[in-house]
Amino acid sequence: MSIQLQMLGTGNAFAKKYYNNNALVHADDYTLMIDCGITAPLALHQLGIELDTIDAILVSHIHGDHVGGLEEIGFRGYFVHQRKPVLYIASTLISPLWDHTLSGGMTQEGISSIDDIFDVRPLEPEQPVELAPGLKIELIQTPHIDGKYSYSVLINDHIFYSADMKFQPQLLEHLVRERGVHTILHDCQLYPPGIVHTTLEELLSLPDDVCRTVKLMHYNDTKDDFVGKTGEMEFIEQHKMYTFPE
Ligand SMILES: O=c1ccn([C@@H]2O[C@@H]3COP(=O)(O)O[C@H]3[C@H]2O)c(=O)[nH]1
Ligand SMILES: [Zn+2]
Ligand SMILES: [Zn+2]
Repeated sequence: MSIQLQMLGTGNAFAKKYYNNNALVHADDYTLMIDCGITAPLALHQLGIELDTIDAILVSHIHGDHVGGLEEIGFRGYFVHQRKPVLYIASTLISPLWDHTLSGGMTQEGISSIDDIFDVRPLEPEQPVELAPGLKIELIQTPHIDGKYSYSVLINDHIFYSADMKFQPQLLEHLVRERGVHTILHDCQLYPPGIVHTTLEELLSLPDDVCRTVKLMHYNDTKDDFVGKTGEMEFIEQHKMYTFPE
């Protein structure tokens, strides 16, 4: 079974030429949205994608470009569709997401918990879960902001979706050489230093067999200045549909 991937956006948190780096992953007739940033509802609208065609949302970490669209999606589910969106999320992120991000705007008569809005499905890292036939995901905790939880996603054992993370060359080598990963979708900060992200320079330093699996996402508005300067790595384009083999 192949996986189709369409990036709602490929921009970094401050990009204005690209929507937030959020993804739609299709397996057979199931669609998972990875992250739902501030611009995600608008990107879905621009692409003519209806909310009821999305079967679940997965949250990698709590930053606006990854969860800033959840209030709108949640309220539309509650007040318009009378349907709770399915939310896959690491158990460590559930309280911070509600207590520090969503409750301010969403708490009111009848709404006092994340469970009033979402059908929350807690996940644990390193524990694979089959969401639907042909779509298995496994959270891998990765470093992003010191003291805050953040997770990358392994899809069907073969596609690694970094979300936001600092450079972890040993992990990337292990995934390609030991776990059989053939595609790495990686955040890419075009300019050093990569304090909380991985830089293009760091990704170019990977061994060839690892580097050639990497596709670049979560990039600055100046991406076009770097086309042709990324070695064997390709930039993922937003809205384009990609098919990755099993
Ligand atoms: O310690 C910090 C925390 C945050 N930031 C910036 O805020 C952004 C939040 O979204 P992001 O994770 O996609 O990217 C982050 C960076 O651009 C930073 O530079 N250093
Ligand atoms: Zn981000
Ligand atoms: Zn982030």
